[in-house]
Amino acid sequence: MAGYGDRDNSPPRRGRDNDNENDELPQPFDAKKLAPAKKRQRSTSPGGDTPRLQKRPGRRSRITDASREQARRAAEERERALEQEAPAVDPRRNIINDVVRAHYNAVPERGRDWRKTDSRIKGLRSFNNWVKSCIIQKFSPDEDHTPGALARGTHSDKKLLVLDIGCGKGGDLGKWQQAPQQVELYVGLDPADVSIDQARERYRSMANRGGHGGRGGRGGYGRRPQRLFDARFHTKDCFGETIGNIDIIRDVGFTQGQIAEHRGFDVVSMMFCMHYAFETEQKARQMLKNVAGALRKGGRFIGCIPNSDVIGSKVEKFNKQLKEKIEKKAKAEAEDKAKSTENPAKEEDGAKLDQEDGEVEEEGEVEGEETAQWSNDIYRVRFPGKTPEDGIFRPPFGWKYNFFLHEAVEEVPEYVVPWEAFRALAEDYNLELQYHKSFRDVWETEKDDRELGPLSERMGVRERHGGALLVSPEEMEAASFYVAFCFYRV
Ligand SMILES: C[S@@+](CC[C@H](N)C(=O)[O-])C[C@H]1O[C@@H](n2cnc3c(N)ncnc32)[C@H](O)[C@@H]1O
Repeated sequence: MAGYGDRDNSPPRRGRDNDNENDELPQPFDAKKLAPAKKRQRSTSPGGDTPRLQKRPGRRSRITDASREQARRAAEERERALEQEAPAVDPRRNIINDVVRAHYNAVPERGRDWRKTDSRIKGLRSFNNWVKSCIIQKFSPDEDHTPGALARGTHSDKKLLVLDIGCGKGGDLGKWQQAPQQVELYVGLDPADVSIDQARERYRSMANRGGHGGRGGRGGYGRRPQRLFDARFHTKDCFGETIGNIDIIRDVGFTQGQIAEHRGFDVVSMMFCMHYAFETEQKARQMLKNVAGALRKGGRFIGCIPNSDVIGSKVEKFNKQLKEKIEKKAKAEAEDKAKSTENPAKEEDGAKLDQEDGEVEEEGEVEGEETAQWSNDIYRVRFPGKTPEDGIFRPPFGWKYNFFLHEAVEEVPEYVVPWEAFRALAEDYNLELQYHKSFRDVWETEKDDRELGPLSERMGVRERHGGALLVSPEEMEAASFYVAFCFYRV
């Protein structure tokens, strides 16, 4: 059984003699000892004693109790209607899932050294990792977390329960070990079984090194990594089905629709993976049901997805150019026709010439076969079908494109996540938007932060002492394809 208590899924066990607070080996998570969710208080900065400026939705939340209940009922009704509309098993959906799973299973794990030195997109890798760290650093701590409590040895701080949906090969394990508030339990879910095995292995080797991550004791964050948390990994499609039947998720607390004051996870993270859910409304709703069901009230839903504003404006530009091209061609053809009516003999000669060259266009050939695409040296986006002329994706589901990223993603089908539609849908599941920024803007606003700025240097995003950016313009263009977000479960 792959669930809570499953030996194979559990961290290395501590011996009785080792059982002291300073030991950095993971403590097995015990759901029975879970404290109920605490009331929210003012938040503080992860790095110092100054209060965090970010205001989190609490009593100020735009979503009132009445509208929350109304949204829940509306969501339930819509889910029921969708269930009746859709066939019980959609074979097409499973084919897409298989393609995505097979792709991620096949991506080789080349190791940290290769990623940091030989990779042609090492600047982009570092930059993406830095943005993910920023989001984890900014939004993972509870509002009443006291920075430095652990360092001061008070240990009074509550520890975090983290759910990483689409965890892949466990690339964020080290980032969670460096979170400002210590993590007690990390649960990683992903449908790619090979990736899950690699994530488990990565965790094991962290534990075997005494919980020190891969950076020889001190993390890239400049401080000593915290004690390694307990971690569980499961192979799971989190968009096509409920995650409420996984033992560890149930043990932490999962609600099916109704709002309950359960313990739940403090953070659900979905890095670079939510766009696979926007294939259908049913999947997008199932994904949000899983996120909201797993989160406690006041919990945070963090992640990053492709930027629909960028996609929309590229698509609009492409369609405008295509329209101009078609109009220009139609005009030229009309002019030719007019000329040939004036002088029929000339046209016959011309047609003959074209036929000899094999260049005569078939009658009825449509120019509009061209579809939207753009690229640079390291990434490419290609829509296989027609796209909206104004770049606004309606209805908001099923807008498939193929994404290619040098060394990382080979033409995998992804789906546009139209931002406003997603934000509105999230409200149906009591998830209120707190933060939404393009990766470029995250850089602009955080690069001089007293913790995140130096972190960018240690992570290889820029040279030391505020030096040059180590991300090429092509890599920055590819990074700008993404936005980071944070929602609060209200
Ligand atoms: C680009 S990788 C990101 C991995 C990891 N979050 C990271 O940031 O390194 C996208 C991940 O989404 C996962 N994924 C795709 N469909 C999924 C689904 N239905 N449920 C959960 N994860 C899914 C893939 O298997 C893959 O591991």
